[in-house]
Amino acid sequence: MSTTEPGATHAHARPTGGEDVVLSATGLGLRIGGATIIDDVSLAVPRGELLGVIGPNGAGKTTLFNLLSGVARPTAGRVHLAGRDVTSSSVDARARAGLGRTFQTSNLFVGLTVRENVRLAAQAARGGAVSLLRFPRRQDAATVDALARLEQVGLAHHAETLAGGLSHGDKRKLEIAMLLAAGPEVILLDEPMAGVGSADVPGLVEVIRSLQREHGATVLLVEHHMDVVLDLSDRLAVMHHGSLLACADPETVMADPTVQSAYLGESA
Ligand SMILES: Nc1ncnc2c1ncn2[C@@H]1O[C@H](COP(=O)(O)OP(=O)(O)OP(=O)(O)O)[C@@H](O)[C@H]1O
Repeated sequence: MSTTEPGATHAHARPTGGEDVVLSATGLGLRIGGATIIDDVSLAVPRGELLGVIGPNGAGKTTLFNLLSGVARPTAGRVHLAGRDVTSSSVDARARAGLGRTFQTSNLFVGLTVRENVRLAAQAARGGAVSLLRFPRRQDAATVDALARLEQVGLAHHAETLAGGLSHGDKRKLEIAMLLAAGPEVILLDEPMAGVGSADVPGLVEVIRSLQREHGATVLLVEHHMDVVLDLSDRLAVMHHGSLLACADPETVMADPTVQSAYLGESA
């Protein structure tokens, strides 16, 4: 879905009328010790969209994810998720409301198998006790769920491999499988390609695409690999010095001289 909006290349980007917005930021701001980290960002993400979030180092992309996911609280503005104001909600409450997030750094139990990692995530998502079973029953609900998630990301053949032994690309797929165990509607991916070898990139791109195309998830993707972002994104949001500089379809954004000088000029 491409939502070209005439004149929408500058901040306060909204989708065209009538779309079902699942996640929005309104006038979002973060000031820390007199410094403005995020400045008046307004963004509306329609259900099912894959939105690429780009910008030079230090532009505020991860901080924006922190504000959307509840890791940090804004000093101005509101966040709405599926029609609810979640500005004051915890990370866990937002996760229960359907928001999932990966981080730039890996969060895996490297000494456990791939299956055990996802099984623990599935147990945690069910809100019950989290326990490790050496030989869980095959029909155990969390195990069934874990194996389904591994199928979904193409890692079923590695179910009994120790997570620490996976390639970077497969570790990222495992993190996505763990995220999926909670059944999120909206998924924030923070630099999923970081550290991933070039041979693993196409497989990971397909997993990310399938989150949107096959599973109907809404995906926000922070990524420095421009070819990956351009390949995957319906729209691009460009952050610069904590502000939203542009938000439109990739072609419009890439042709925007302001973006070219602010973003591409700095990152070249
Ligand atoms: N808690 C904080 N206290 C002070 N400054 C902060 C804090 N969090 C972020 N910043 C600053 O805010 C700016 C934005 O950082 P952020 O990590 O969000 O950028 P980014 O676009 O994700 O960068 P990168 O692409 O390098 O990951 C940076 O200058 C960073 O140093």
